Amino acid sequence: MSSTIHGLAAVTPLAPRATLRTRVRIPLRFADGYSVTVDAVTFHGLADGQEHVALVLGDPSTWEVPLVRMHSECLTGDVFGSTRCDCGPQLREAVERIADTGGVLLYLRQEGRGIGLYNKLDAYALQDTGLDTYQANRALGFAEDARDYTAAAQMLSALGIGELDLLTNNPDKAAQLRDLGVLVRRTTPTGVFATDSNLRYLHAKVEHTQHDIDLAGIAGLVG
Ligand SMILES: Nc1nc2c(ncn2[C@@H]2O[C@H](COP(=O)(O)OP(=O)(O)OP(=O)(O)O)[C@@H](O)[C@H]2O)c(=O)[nH]1
Ligand SMILES: [Zn+2]
Repeated sequence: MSSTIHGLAAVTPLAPRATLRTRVRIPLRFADGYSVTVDAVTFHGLADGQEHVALVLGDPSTWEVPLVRMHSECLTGDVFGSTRCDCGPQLREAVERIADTGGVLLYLRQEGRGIGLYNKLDAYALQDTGLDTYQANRALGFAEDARDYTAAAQMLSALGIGELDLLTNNPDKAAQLRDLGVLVRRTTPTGVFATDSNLRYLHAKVEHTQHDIDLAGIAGLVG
């Protein structure tokens, strides 16, 4: 396999070097019928040893600046359709938006903002007693957000992507990528996917971590 799939000289972010392992074509069909074919890419040498995967959408030779989403794994939202969070609709939206413009979705195995599935479910139980999502993490002895994007920077570098537009509402993602030497030209927010079940969670993200989510006028919805 060539050293990049983007056709550009690999950039050198401030992270150890990773290399491409396998690239394989996968046709996707979502529950609402939307279909698209992606190239799934795996890597050697990711810093945290996790099996992160990149989904390349479109033809890299035609991109100017690719649209990139770093999507943190959420089994409950991405797979089971939980409405306690906004992850499932964000994932679905991201795939289509990136397919429209060309770019990459990094599916990062950072379940529960990096604390893992069981701990996330413990945190949900605490939230059911009144804590918010960040207080619950702290009550369990974890950081409010345990995610580190070094492996993501390594993946981008291995793909030959040194400059990108980032699809996120989370300012920490852009800040961490920039600190790792990746040129984030601009961030663009995801849609707002509010339900009765996730409204408190979304408000906590806006108030506590300055997520760019426009909740004005959303008082309560049927989830
Ligand atoms: N610990 C914990 N993790 C959660 C909770 N709800 C969702 N998550 C995890 O949070 C991650 C998604 O983070 P979000 O905060 O929704 O999104 P973000 O990455 O900060 O920002 P965006 O790019 O704007 O979506 C996934 O790994 C989810 O499993 C929760 O209540 N507690
Ligand atoms: Zn989720």
